[in-house]
Amino acid sequence: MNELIIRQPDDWHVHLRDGDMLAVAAPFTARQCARAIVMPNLVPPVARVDEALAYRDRILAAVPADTGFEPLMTLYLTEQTTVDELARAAENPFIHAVKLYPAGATTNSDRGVRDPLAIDHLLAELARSGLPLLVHGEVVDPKVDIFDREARFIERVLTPIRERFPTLRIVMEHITTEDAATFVQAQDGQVGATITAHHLLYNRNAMLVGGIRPHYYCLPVLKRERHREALVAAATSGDPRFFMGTDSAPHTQHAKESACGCAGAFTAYAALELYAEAFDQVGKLDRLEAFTSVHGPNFYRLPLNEHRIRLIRRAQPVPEYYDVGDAERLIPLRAGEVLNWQAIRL
Ligand SMILES: NC(=O)N[C@@H](CC(=O)O)C(=O)O
Ligand SMILES: [Zn+2]
Ligand SMILES: [Zn+2]
Repeated sequence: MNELIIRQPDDWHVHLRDGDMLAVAAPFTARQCARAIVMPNLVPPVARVDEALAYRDRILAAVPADTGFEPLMTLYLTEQTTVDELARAAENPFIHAVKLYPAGATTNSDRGVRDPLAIDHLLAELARSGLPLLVHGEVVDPKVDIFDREARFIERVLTPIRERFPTLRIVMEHITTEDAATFVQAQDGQVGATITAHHLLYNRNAMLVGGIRPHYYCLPVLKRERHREALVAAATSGDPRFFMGTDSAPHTQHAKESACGCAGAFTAYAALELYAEAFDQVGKLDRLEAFTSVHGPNFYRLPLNEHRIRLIRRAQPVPEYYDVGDAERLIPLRAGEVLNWQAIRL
């Protein structure tokens, strides 16, 4: 297959940032995606409804108006979050989910929750309202190896939360292991999961063989090949619990190429091209549209998009960088290499 036309996708997990970076990153997402679940891990975090609405306005001002792009806002759960605020969020048409970051688990998570098993009053409110809980699913216990943090989170945190709140709707974000794929497959329709393009395309060798490659460093960290294969099998299976979420997470070149580099890969410039490549590698392009454009809206109870995108098998070079403001650069994943597909909005 050298060409296909699919419904326009949505990105169910993206970091658009703020300020100069927002101006660079948001138009890429808006060009390909009709909607996106926008992560709230700004500094300070987007923790209240009024903050989310103000951020939404900044996003709309940063994207070309003719894209019709719709940012779907989320709130960052902190230890100060109140039940009342979550009830207000559930009633607000612009807020679509609440994000749980275990404190210290990832970029800008220090205002997150230290003990996710100690916020039952908040989870009970989400279960009541039906507002989905999105989770960064890694434990932060220093004794747990970084490659095992997702698997331990499922046992120690997610399983007890599921038992306590069986009607709570949960999205396990950016899953990276066979353990997570198997867990999600065993749940009912209350649980979904996003999978990034980079976790479908790469294992940890891409980050560590022949030199340390900081642009492949993200959290949860890339795993061994067995896990990548399990993610590809889940994404291409047609199972409605799995959907597209790029976790495109732009940082400046300085922040990435450093003695202590930030976690996050910038993929939004070619999200669909990268997913198409991953599905094509296993001969499953016929399953791409369901994953990118159908399962997510169904989980979030939103209508399917009506615009279409044409994907053509055509080599295109990836820029070395994008300018951010006057003095900084953003290095895309695969900078200076080639994409095998091209996406054109119809
Ligand atoms: N995925 C990442 O490696 N980084 C994300 C945070 C996150 O999604 O965990 C970021 O905000 O940079
Ligand atoms: Zn995360
Ligand atoms: Zn993320």
